[in-house]
Amino acid sequence: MHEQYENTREDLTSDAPSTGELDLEARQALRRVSGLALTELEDVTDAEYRRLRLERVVLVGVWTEGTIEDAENSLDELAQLAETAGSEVVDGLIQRRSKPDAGTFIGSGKVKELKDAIEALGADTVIADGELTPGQLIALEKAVNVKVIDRTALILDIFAQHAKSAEGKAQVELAQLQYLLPRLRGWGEAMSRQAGGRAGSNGGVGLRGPGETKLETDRRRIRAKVAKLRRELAKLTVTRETKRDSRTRNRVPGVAIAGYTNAGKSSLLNALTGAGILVQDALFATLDTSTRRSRTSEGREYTVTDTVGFVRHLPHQLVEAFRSTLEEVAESDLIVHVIDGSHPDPLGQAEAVREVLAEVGAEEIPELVVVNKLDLVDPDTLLQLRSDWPDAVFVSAHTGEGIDKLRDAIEGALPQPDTTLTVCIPYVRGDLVSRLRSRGEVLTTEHRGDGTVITARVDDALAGELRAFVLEKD
Ligand SMILES: Nc1nc2c(ncn2[C@@H]2O[C@H](COP(=O)(O)OP(=O)(O)OP(=O)(O)O)[C@@H](O)[C@H]2O)c(=O)[nH]1
Ligand SMILES: [Mg+2]
Repeated sequence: MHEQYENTREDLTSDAPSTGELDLEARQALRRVSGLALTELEDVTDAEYRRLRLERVVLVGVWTEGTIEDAENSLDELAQLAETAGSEVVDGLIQRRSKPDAGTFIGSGKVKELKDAIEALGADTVIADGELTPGQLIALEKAVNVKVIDRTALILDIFAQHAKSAEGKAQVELAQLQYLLPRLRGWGEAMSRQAGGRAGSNGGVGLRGPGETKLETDRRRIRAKVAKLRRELAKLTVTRETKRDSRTRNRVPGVAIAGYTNAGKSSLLNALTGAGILVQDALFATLDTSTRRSRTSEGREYTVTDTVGFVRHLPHQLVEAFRSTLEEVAESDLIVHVIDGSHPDPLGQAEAVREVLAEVGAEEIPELVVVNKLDLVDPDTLLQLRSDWPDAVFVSAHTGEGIDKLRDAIEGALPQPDTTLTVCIPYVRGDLVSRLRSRGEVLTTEHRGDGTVITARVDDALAGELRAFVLEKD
């Protein structure tokens, strides 16, 4: 397992072959087959059943605050999420209410409208824009007589389809099981009605309560599985921390690319470093972080890490499960916050990103705002964006516009080596000379009889390593 983790998570060679295309093909072939790995929970067929049939869906949202545009943006995003999960969206309804209905999420009039739409369009699933209580899910399901899932379940489903590394898969599975646990009963009931009594089928005839025994068994198995996943993840976290420690020891500054999903984070990493990361017009194309090395114009090394995208109402189970991945962001020296300039609500997206950053303890890290997709932005919008983010760098990962400026801005924002010293390094220590070149900023070099005399700017750690060879220090 560790080997797989090593290969997929951290490919630090910048000239690694591009696996993007393969990824895409493999992913599409697996579409709607991969996902919730319940191999050890074969009896939880309800969850499997539910997951595999999300074909023709009707979306439904409750508009409680903000403008109608906000409500529409949210439903548009839900439609994109549904399509990313492989569904066909056939209709979308929004209801204006002061708060969601406690019983069925939407009010009874809207339920009727929804039912009519489902029948007229031959839909088989409703996706509600929010996180519904288990009770609301069951009640709405009963009222409209097709499966009802919520935004949280949908996002979990996408993550399950996209997870590739051992760690990513374990993280998603943990989040899914935690979501599933309080909802088991409801699903069992709904499925027994829809699937002709599957859920209760292993209860003894007339003796045990319908599905009750099975429900208890399922719960126990899920809890055991959750505990097992936690242990596995803890091990993987140790592996990651060991790696991170070795990177910290080498004091290579780290840049994390963060931002809303589909903002163009992977495209930017590719544009900056020539990496072949998968880029897709889909939400959550990237779930595994990948790190590439780069160099400043002075030859100093730094790493750039692409990260999982954020979304409004990112399920808290996922934030929790992905905490160790997200903590990589919190340990970086600089966050490049990518914003999609062509999106109707970039400010709202940026706010959602900052919320997640704060949740993982990354709010203190210096942030460089980058507005991407400049090629799609009209002049009026550009003016607005420039006034919203006066300090941002404006780029297009597609045309390459602004990428050089971005590289300069990143270099400028990296922690600077602040000690200037002159050392004489004996010729047998070629290793120290190359270290100086990659981690410090070499100002002058001179060859003498007893070694190479170098004047350079270095950080404290490197200054410490060179202590024995110092001729002069300011
Ligand atoms: N027109 C235009 N499209 C862009 C630009 N940058 C990225 N895109 C497109 O935006 C979509 C998302 O790009 P990605 O790089 O996959 O975005 P991401 O932020 O990594 O997305 P996730 O990993 O899914 O969160 C793709 O269809 C890209 O081709 C740009 O500068 N201009
Ligand atoms: Mg990506």
